[in-house]
Amino acid sequence: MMTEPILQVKDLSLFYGKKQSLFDINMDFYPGEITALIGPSGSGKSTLLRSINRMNDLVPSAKVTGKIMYKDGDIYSSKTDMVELRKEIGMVFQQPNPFPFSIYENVIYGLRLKGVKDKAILDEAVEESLKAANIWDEVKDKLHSSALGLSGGQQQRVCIARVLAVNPDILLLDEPTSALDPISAGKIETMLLDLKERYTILIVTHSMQQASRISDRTAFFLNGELIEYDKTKKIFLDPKEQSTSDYVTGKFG
Ligand SMILES: Nc1ncnc2c1ncn2[C@@H]1O[C@H](COP(=O)(O)OP(=O)(O)OP(=O)(O)O)[C@@H](O)[C@H]1O
Repeated sequence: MMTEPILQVKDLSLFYGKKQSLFDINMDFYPGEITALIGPSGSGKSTLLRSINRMNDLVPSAKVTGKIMYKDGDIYSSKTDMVELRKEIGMVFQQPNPFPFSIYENVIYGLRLKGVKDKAILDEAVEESLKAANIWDEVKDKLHSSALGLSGGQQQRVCIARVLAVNPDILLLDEPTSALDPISAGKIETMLLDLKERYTILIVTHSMQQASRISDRTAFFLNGELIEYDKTKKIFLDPKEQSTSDYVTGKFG
């Protein structure tokens, strides 16, 4: 049986003022898979990612045409509950952005916003989310210390735990390891591979090694167009387009 896509981008174009940054993108994303978005700087990868949880709404000049179907509805419909959407579609950025609170308070931030007060529920969410983010053992004895005292790699995993604590369906990761050392990056890659059964994961990366190590599908973008989107093996070993081949083999970037 074919798996149904969880998210469908249909004829999506995006303009920042007069400048068009995405051209008629069509893509399906599947549950239980990691999709890597690759392409040179300025090709539109982050713009697409930020369209999926409507982060671009924060840019006054941004205008979107087309649809993003999720759970039988268009994310761009006026009926979309933005708080709910951003809970179901969580986002992690390049620079870790913990709040200046304890590790514990960072992880339960979203649950507090939802009004959860029961300490047993909060304690359990903290332990589960930090375990899922592959950082529990490193922080379990200092949950009430400031998250700002952690290393960059640890902060990033706490930020991922913060997203996981509200139980999203989809994780959007915008170059989550590019500011980290290779060991920290490796821990995040291991974590993503462990998480993918339960989530749909989209990751923007400049690392071809990372895309080929962890993703099931890869999408190659150039100048705001989706040039090729296929199983990762196909993109790296036998791409259809010459520009894909040139990019993945490092001829330009
Ligand atoms: N807030 C914005 N206002 C105006 N133009 C923008 C804005 N954000 C992005 N752009 C433009 O949209 C195009 C696509 O940018 P985007 O950041 O999506 O590319 P990218 O592939 O993610 O690049 P990088 O790998 O450098 O992050 C670029 O030309 C960029 O200058």
